[in-house]
Amino acid sequence: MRDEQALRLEHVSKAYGSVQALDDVCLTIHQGEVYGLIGESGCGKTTLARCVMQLETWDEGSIWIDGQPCSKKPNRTRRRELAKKRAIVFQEGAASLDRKSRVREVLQEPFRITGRPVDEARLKALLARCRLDISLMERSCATLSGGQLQRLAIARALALEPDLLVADEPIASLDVSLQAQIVNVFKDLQETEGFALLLIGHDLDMIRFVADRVGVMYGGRIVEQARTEDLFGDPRHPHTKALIAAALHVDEARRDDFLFEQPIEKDGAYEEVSLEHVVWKGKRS
Ligand SMILES: Nc1ncnc2c1ncn2[C@@H]1O[C@H](COP(=O)(O)OP(=O)(O)OP(=O)(O)O)[C@@H](O)[C@H]1O
Repeated sequence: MRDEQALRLEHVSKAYGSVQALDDVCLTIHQGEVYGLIGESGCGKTTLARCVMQLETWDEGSIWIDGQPCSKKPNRTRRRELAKKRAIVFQEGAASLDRKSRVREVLQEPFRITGRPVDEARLKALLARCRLDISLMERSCATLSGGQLQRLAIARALALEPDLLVADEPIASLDVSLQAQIVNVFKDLQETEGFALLLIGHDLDMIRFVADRVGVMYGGRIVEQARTEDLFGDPRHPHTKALIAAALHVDEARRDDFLFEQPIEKDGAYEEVSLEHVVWKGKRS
């Protein structure tokens, strides 16, 4: 039976030398829920995604996928089992595809890795759902555009009908014209397939459009989380306000509306944070 929690992190910490990339992170994503994770560059979002995918070990705390505990060092059998339950799409999804492969081979790969028989009907349906023409099935990846490759990366991730999809900045590397297309593909697929989605992004418009709940990371911690409409409508934490302010491109006169009603607490001390500290990679001029 499926656990009602697709993903649970309890007090997860991870350091790279003196850098505390994750600091006591607690997070639950329910089945079928879209959880948006936002935060400035370097706050730990990708590290969190990599720990959830067990591409990285963590120092302390526990992670559960679909109610089952994840070991920090899973054996091969366990990796295979978990590969059926969760999948990831990276920012450079296109870069993770072998350009010499045919589209069919890319889509079959997850079946090969997990030892499942290939579901041809699923492959065709996925291509269509990702708005890729069925005629592309026999084409070499080298002949596809960036947007088509990113949609193929999404199709590959969903080939095994995972319960949990982690998408780490899935639109950041694309032209603005393609970003909306890909976001719509995500939203359609999530609504019809019902997988839980951990969606990491700098683009607050995308997160606001797709996510049910949003978490804000700062310095390796989740400093605020709330339902999407509440977080954007009534942000509480100064850092959330700073992020939203940066996204709104507020002018000097309006910055006071958003920032520094209270200083941010970190390591027991209070720290001033200004808009200049917010690195906004997804900014569109
Ligand atoms: N392999 C690594 N070795 C050393 N430090 C690392 C490593 N990976 C990440 N870090 C550091 O850990 C912190 C968190 O990095 P992470 O990539 O998780 O942030 P992020 O929020 O995903 O950033 P971005 O939005 O720029 O992708 C950063 O200070 C980063 O420099």
